[in-house]
Amino acid sequence: MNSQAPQVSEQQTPAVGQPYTRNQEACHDLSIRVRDLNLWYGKTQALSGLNIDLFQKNVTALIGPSGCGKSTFLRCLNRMNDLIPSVHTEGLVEMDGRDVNAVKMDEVALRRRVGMVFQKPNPFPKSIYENVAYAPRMHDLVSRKADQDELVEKALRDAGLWEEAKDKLQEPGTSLSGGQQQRLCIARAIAVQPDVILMDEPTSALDPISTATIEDLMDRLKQKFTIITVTHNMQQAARVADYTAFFHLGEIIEYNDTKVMFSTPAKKKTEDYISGRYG
Ligand SMILES: Nc1ncnc2c1ncn2[C@@H]1O[C@H](COP(=O)(O)OP(=O)(O)OP(=O)(O)O)[C@@H](O)[C@H]1O
Repeated sequence: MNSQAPQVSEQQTPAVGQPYTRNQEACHDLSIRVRDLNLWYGKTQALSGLNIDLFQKNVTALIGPSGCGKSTFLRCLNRMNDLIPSVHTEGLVEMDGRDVNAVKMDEVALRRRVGMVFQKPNPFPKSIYENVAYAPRMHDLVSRKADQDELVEKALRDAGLWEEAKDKLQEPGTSLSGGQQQRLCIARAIAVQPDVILMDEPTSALDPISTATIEDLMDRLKQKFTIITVTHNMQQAARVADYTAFFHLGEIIEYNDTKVMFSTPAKKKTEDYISGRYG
């Protein structure tokens, strides 16, 4: 195996930069390429030598025990770690062939292309309408009111919230239920037409029904967006993710087609984790 290739089982390992062929049917295009990524908080190393190719219009789940670096890695993909003064990173994160950490990379433009949804729904203290319309207006994607209305409706429809919200668009986002607020946050993320949506444990604060709704939504959204999600829930990873990466102590131990990883994990550590022996 090439030392820079993602650590996947031999039969699934593509040449570096080459898309996987999944079930001999679909070839997936590369969205994000990570090579030799290391990250320190002060003197403490939190990510070590990460190599991974993330594919367009798929769901990739990041799994692993608490503190293994999943959220830290997610934040490397839209430079959210830049906001933490003690952070130092080395290595390459490339999106559509462009170095995300290049000096000339516009961070605002990057975060428009790479949206983020957090564990706890965090709507702005504004109306449902404004939660969705604000960022597209800021990014000059729309100016006319009619275009804004159209965009808000489309984003809410795509997030599966339109029917529940259409008659109360001027009410505060915070008046919605937790699950609805999370779908509002997804609508807000997709309203700026990103390529990638990062989700950091998006359902861990939600009840089972809201969780199932978000999982169905992820399945639909991947037709348009690349989704990378952190989850502690093995069943959720098995249900929603096309690919899964198993993290342990800041390293990627295994990365593979989810079905393959869950049925025949290549590494003992992965097997122990997914069978609940630790974590
Ligand atoms: N802002 C920070 N400053 C210092 N250390 C941090 C910071 N954020 C995370 N860490 C440390 O980096 C390591 C990885 O943390 P991270 O939150 O990325 O793990 P995780 O796998 O997402 O954990 P969890 O599943 O519990 O959310 C941990 O040791 C954590 O204590």
